[in-house]
Amino acid sequence: SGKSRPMRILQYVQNTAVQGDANSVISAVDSYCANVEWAMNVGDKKGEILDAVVLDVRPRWVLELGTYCGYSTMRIARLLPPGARLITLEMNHHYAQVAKQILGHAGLDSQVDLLVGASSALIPQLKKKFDMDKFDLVFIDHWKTSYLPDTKLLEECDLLASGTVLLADNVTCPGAPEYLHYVRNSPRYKSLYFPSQLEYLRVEDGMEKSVFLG
Ligand SMILES: O=C(NC/C=C/[C@H]1O[C@@H](n2cnc3c(NCCO)ncnc32)[C@H](O)[C@@H]1O)c1cc(-c2ccc(F)cc2)cc(O)c1O
Ligand SMILES: [Mg+2]
Repeated sequence: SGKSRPMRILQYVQNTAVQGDANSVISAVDSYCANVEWAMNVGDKKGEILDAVVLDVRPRWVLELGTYCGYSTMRIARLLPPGARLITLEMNHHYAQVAKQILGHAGLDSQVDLLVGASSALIPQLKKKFDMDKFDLVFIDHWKTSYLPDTKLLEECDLLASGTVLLADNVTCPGAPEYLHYVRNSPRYKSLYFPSQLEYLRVEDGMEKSVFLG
């Protein structure tokens, strides 16, 4: 039942996770996707790397590119210090609607602003819309061919400060070769690879952490 995979994930969360308990919602998504049907969430293994980066950065302003079902949105939001904000961009209305309901079930919607639209159109509006200046952390997990153009757009919009951390999912599988070449060769980034595994599978993947040097 459930017309789409995100809808089936939402139904499973609503039927099994504890309302208001973000960790139980995260575990429910992971058990559904590990045992019933695979989905492109960052997952529990790479999710631990994401958690560690969020705790290390203690960000006031976070941007996520590609919400999908809101799994990584929850992982980030549950670890934010009070007063911090997570802005997540999702171009697919149906996915955004599902993510809103999953975030609501987890009780995390107060820390999160989910915007529906393409990152290329929304990124230039963020400073004015949120009266903010720079992001402290950007989690990149949308179309892999969009990683590089959107990183350049963030630079052009003056949304990166010296010390801003970019964390990119899937730099090995499916891969983001142009992005990797850019952050690993540009003098404006200090980049480091975190090896891991593709969500719910025994396949190599990893995340790239790149610090903008200004
Ligand atoms: O393709 C993957 N992710 C894409 C995410 C897309 C989500 O982000 C949204 N989105 C895309 N571009 C934009 C955009 N801007 C861009 C256009 O302006 N602006 C806003 N939202 C955007 C989509 O609507 C989706 O919600 C992936 C694949 C595998 C995979 C690995 C192995 C396999 F065999 C198969 C698959 C594993 C992973 O972890 C993966 O993340
Ligand atoms: Mg991914």
